[in-house]
Amino acid sequence: MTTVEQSRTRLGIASVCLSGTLEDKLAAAAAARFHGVEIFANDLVASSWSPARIRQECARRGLSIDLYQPFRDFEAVPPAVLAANLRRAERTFDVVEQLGATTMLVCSTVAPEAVDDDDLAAEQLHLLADRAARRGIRIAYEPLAWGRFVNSYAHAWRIVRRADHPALGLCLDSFHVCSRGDDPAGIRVIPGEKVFHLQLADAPRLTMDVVEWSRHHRLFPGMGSFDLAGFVGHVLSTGYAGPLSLEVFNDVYRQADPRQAAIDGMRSLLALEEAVTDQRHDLPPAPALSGHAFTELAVDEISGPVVARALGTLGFVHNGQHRSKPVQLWEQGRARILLNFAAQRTVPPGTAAICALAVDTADPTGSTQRAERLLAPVLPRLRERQEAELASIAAPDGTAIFLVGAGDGAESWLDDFLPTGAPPRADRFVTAIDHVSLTGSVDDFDEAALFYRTVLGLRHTDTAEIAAPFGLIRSRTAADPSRRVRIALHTAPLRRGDWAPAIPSPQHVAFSTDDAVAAARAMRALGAPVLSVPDNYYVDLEAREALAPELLAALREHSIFYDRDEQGEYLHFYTEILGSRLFFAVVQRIGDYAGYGDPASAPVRMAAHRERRLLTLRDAGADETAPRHHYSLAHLTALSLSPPELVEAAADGGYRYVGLRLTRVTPQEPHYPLATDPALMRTTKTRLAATGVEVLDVELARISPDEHPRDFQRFLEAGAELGARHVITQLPDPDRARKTDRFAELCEMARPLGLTVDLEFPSWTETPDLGEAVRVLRGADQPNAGILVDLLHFARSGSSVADLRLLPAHWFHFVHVCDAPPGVPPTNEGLIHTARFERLCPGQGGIDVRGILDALPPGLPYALEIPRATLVAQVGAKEHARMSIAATRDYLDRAAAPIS
Ligand SMILES: O=C(O)c1ccc(O)c(O)c1
Ligand SMILES: [Mg+2]
Repeated sequence: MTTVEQSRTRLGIASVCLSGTLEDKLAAAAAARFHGVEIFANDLVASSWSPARIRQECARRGLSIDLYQPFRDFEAVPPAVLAANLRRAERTFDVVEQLGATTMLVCSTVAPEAVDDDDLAAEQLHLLADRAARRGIRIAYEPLAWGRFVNSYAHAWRIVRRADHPALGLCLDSFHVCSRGDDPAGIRVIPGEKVFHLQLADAPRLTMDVVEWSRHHRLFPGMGSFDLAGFVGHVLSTGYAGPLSLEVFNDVYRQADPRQAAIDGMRSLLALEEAVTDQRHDLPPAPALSGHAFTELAVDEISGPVVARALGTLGFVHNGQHRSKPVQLWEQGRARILLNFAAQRTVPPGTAAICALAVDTADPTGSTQRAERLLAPVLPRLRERQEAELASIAAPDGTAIFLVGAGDGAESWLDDFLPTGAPPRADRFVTAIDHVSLTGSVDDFDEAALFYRTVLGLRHTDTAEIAAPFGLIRSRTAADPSRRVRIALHTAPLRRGDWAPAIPSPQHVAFSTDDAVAAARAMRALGAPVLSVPDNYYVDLEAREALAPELLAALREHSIFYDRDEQGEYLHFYTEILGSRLFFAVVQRIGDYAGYGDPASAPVRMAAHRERRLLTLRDAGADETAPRHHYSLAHLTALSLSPPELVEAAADGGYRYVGLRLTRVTPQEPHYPLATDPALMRTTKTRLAATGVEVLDVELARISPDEHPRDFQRFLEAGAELGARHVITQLPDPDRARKTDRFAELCEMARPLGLTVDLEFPSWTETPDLGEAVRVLRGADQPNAGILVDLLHFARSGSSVADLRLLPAHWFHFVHVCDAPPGVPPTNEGLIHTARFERLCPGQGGIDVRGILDALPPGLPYALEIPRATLVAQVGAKEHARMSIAATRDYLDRAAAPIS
């Protein structure tokens, strides 16, 4: 075994490929079973280990040090500079010697003092090699693609040949050769023993400065556009027997977990070696795949029924129930979906997510062994006696990949499902799973593609970029050679905060059909939640494609997207989002169309999904009878929550709106200065956008004799920026003329911002009841003036329900709803204490809640303002917000008839 191992190609990795300190990098390289490393000078300089210690640490981990690099700007310089460069070289040799390394890399010069003189370069490199040889060190001369005079391997080879020193050879780096478009076949004339080192990096084809390209965008072999297999084939043909060493400068890997990056590097090298040589390091070949056996979704009690209903409308039948687990099998043609109500990976409440992909393989054992050799975690088998044994491995994002035998006894896993006896459908619209589409973080993007390419033997496309409504999306697809297993991967590479993508990390399963139009028609008849596509799309499509009028009409009628290329045509439509991130697609491939739709149509789909999703969120909590009233969570109900938290609590509780307190009303309370804190404003808006909750009102413009409306300008603007519709004001001022003028002025300021100003009348203030509020409104005579009835203040002030009925309906925009213990506290302190800390939910106290609400215009939003200090101390503010809406709905909606 050892002798075989020794005769094999050595696999190495440069420390620059990996994130962390040298300690982290060496541990990661060893864990990924590399044989050797290149030590980058910067990593050594920053390390607390001496070179001798580094040597020990490498040896301890079984790593050889194959190269120390880079030594820069040495050759073709005037004599004075040469002396300094030789001094520098001797000090570097000291380090190389202590490291126990035998090869040092010298990059072709970029120095301004260097001259264009090959003879001089050769002479000085000879001198350097001579000094190196005395220390047992070899010099590997590397032509950088941006070298000042020497930038091609052919030129570097001419100089090395001219220098003619046994300790001087070449370092060939695939990036420098391929980025220039040089023909690597010329490498074949170089004797193998003069190639001292081989560095491998791939890269996407980019039009940019080559230094930037090299230092930020290199990729592991197979992940970019270069023909690395061809390149390595040429190098090996020279007789080169040194290591294949990865040198990948990449911004994502520079910040990613080095353990995972090293595994990626190893996977890519093994796959490269497989492509080039018959030495495979025990890597079994990738068995043929013949299709998606099933896709498994993790669901819960909320999302499961939603997904099940949607599958039914797409023509699927719930054919089987697992013997021992809460897993449903849904089938149509060869398309199979498992709904797992107790998946290993649980999902956030109410969401559904793809937790496993199963592929049919010609050799499950071979597939598993290959996965193991490629360092993919093999998952423990979870099965009961007599259940089928399915091998599975974990993809980088944790998705389980089941490897299902497609040969004899295939589909024995189906025996684990007991028939439900559901009647089969006479008609069938979909035939199989066409592809599965996943979204991940940018750190996982290359890793995931590499995983599917190497472990499953899929081939992937180049990366495509699309300008989506919420930022750049990068996509790559992978398919087996027969194109029966297809996986699409997406990422939002620049996403930092979470501005607005209401659908984080969307996923979908696409089903194939032979007739998209007929399928859409039949599915809609079954009630399928097909995503509507805006008409603008079809106008644009017609302009671009000049489609037959009947086809265009059918596409438009059924919200079907269309694409065509030289190979064929593609028709595809989508469901709405089912449980926060998942949807289904139905696709028809005509001819040999191999793509996934016009990339320009993806933003259209995303915008439509977002619009639908926000509508769904806003109707959250609505049952079949439709909400009789929309609810708002007033800040005072949960004043310990910051605005973003309040929005979250409102979304979770099923409120449509929040009311935000922007000013400090009492000295003790927490203050959330939205008007003056841009960061708080931004995160609040982000949560609003992501949840679909809207701001109903902002408070509080309290204008006492020594306060003036102009002090509230920024407050009003902040309210408008948050999308609020109303501003709450109170007027604790005994001078009626003055407060009326000031109220009018506030209305005038608010009007251009689209805000109404709603006067609230706490019974302990100088505007203490409905009658006084009415006098102010009449006096001010403003079109955007309103009265805010707070049930507590209304009841405590002894205002009259009969009077309320007589007032103009357009004065009322929303209501503060609560209840309170019976009896009016005798003092102002008592009144204020109840108002701020101890209210009750409707029906729990002594206020005629229904009577007052019935006197108001129909359909007003109910803003729950139910501060309860002691209860919040026990259950927390979020839970109190949830309990409040549940109790109020229960009390108010029970008896009342739905509003039409
Ligand atoms: O970007 C550079 O400077 C650099 C340094 C060393 C290398 O081996 C290389 O390929 C590039
Ligand atoms: Mg290099």
